[in-house]
Amino acid sequence: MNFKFRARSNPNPSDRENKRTIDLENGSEIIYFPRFIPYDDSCKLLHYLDKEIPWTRPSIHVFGRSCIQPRDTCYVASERLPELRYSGYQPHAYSWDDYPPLKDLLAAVHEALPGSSFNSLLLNRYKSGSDYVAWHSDGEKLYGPTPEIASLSFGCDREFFLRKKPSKTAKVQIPSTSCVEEPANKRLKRSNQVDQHSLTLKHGSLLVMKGYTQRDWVHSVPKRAKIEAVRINLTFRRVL
Ligand SMILES: O=C(O)CCC(=O)C(=O)O
Ligand SMILES: [Fe+2]
Repeated sequence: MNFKFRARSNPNPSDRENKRTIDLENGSEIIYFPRFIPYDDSCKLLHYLDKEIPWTRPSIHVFGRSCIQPRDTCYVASERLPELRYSGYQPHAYSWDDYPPLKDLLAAVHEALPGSSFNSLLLNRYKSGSDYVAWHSDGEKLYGPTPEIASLSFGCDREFFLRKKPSKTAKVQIPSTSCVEEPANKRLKRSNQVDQHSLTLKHGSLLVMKGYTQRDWVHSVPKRAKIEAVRINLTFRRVL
């Protein structure tokens, strides 16, 4: 694809500053920039990513069961990093050089988050509201104890839920990435207000999870029966 466009973050300072910080306490925090990438650039990126990324829908294993991951995925990483493996699946690592707009996005995210230095990117494509990501945390050892994860969204709005992990004594196991759909709404209603948060992730938005968010919280993007449109999400991570 002849793609001359250069991805860039929003040049309008008031849009960049219009961010929301949620202190999840005990060293966990999320930051949400609703208009991180300008609207027209976000539309071009959505089209580019939809057409050019080599999407796959792999089989994964959770609690001894094999199932098809309920969304498309792709992985891009710098050379010679330890390999990512989750739920029994080891994705092939594509090169940043093959996808110049992803390099531009990486630079834009680095500029917005001083001190960050991401070297890998997990991409997700939700073809419609039947695709989802179940409750999980991204606490793989190769990201270290306090990974910063920067998540860009393009396409239709989807809800993002966060829920505090049960205390260790509760002995409830939550997989790193699950294919078992849980009734996210019901779970949220039962738990304490401060132990749950929800955000609508918008076209061109950036969400950052920091500190102990992966250790102490789980997150999900639940199914939405009425949604027919595509959403693409990019999560930048640092493999140590
Ligand atoms: O699609 C999203 O917003 C979340 C994706 C996610 O949690 C992940 O890739 O680990
Ligand atoms: Fe995640």
